[in-house]
Amino acid sequence: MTSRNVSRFWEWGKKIICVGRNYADHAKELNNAVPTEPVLFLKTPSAYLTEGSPILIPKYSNSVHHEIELGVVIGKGGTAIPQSSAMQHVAGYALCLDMTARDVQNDCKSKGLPWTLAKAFNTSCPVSEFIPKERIPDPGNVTIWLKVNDQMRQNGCTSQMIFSIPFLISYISEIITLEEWDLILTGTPKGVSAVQVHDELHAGIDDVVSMTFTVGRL
Ligand SMILES: O=C(O)/C=C/C(=O)CC(=O)C(=O)O
Ligand SMILES: [Mg+2]
Repeated sequence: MTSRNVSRFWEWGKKIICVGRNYADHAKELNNAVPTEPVLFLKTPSAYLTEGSPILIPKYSNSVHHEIELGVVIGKGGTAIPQSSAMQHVAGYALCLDMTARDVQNDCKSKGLPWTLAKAFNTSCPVSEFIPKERIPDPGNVTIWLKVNDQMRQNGCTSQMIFSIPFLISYISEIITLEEWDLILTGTPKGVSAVQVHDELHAGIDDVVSMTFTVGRL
């Protein structure tokens, strides 16, 4: 790692690489087949949002969904990283929201168009504080949860992931060179639903970290 402060990884943010349909229960709730290879898409660094600022629903959407996800922060870059050494490339983790304009995504899917408008809008990637890797010794077995206005909406264990974190790092780095400060969103468990203006989203990873965001509109 360079001497820049990893705890503010979003300030140096490079790519945000997202994995979709990585939990069978979520793939099924949206009537998608369970994938046999990871589904990848990207967000840009302008999607980053930290606590204290609101998630902004874009003007062109009437149905933005929450997707709670474990984020993996890359500490050491690489290309074609073997699974066996993949975890050595991890600096730590962050709890993340993959905010998704579901109505726009459905429209893109029906037209065979890319998901950029649905997934990569400004504020579409709220993140928690940085979590050093030592604080999550087994990232493949933690609970991620999300409440909207105090009601539990998502509560899943990362053990339900179809593709593990070492597999994803290896798979992605074969296609896209990973750099330090890149962030990988590892997919969401079931329970996604639309948010409304003034909603409060409160989320956590076990007792490791929690975060709160409110919702506004552009
Ligand atoms: O295929 C769909 O209808 C939706 C897929 C997603 O939004 C995938 C994810 O972002 C995810 O599973 O986390
Ligand atoms: Mg997602």
